[in-house]
Amino acid sequence: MSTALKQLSQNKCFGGLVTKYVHQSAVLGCEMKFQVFIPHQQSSTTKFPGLYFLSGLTCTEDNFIQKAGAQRKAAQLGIALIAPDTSPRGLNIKGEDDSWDFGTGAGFYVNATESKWKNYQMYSYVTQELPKLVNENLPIDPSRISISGHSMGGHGALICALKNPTLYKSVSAFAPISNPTDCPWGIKAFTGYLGASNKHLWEQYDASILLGKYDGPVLDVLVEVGDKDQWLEEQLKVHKLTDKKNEKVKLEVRWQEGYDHSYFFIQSFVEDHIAFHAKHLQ
Ligand SMILES: N[C@@H](CCC(=O)N[C@@H](CSC=O)C(=O)NCC(=O)O)C(=O)O
Repeated sequence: MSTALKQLSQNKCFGGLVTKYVHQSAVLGCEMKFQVFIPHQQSSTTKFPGLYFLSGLTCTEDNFIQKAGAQRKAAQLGIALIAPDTSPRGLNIKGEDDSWDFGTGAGFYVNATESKWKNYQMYSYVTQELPKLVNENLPIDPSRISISGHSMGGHGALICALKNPTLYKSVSAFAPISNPTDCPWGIKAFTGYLGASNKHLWEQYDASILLGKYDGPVLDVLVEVGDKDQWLEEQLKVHKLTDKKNEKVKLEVRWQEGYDHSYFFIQSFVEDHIAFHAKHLQ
């Protein structure tokens, strides 16, 4: 392992290892932490397929790895998990900690163009800088990568896959923000990071718009939503995905009766998502 990565903690889990790392991000201009689960390695040359998981508003690198319960199935199916943080931190930008849905913990997986937020380059971080670092230092096969996420991170996972047709083998999302150009969370974030008037750029980060235009190899997309999700109508607008028809996108939306937006919902279905990605990664 290069000196670029510093290990902060390590715990054995289902025969494998959960490790938290910190590194200096050139793209974001600050230190960033991420969590990785590596299943039990039979030999030092074994490389695992990797599933990136992008978390939602207010989350850090810890929420998914500590609360989703994904490691048991990942260990069983031999899949590595990589969970990044959700924004740059500690940059001392005026107002960065003023609200929970913008700034710290709310990077929205876009590359900001507004000068005040120029360090907020989470799209480049999760699609380029972090995978390069992971591939160079950890036993992960760069040719077998998939992506998933929750809420803001569900939006992130969908746009990363739809904008990079050959990078990921499959994509899934829990309760994704599906049409950020037309919901309060998305409008606030895109106005702040991309500028109020730059609607053409906003569209390049909107999953429902990208889904309609996607023209890469056939992409399998699994979306999980609870019908008691408190953010469903105002923020998520999942129907905007199903409204779009594109023969290149095989979209399955599973509606789950009685489930809300929480990690209890994610826990309940995360094993199905790991199995879905395993099918595409083997
Ligand atoms: N602080 C907010 C609630 C924030 C919240 O619900 N965050 C979700 C993601 S929402 C969309 O991106 C989350 O994953 N929280 C972390 C967790 O561990 O549950 C409020 O007060 O309403």
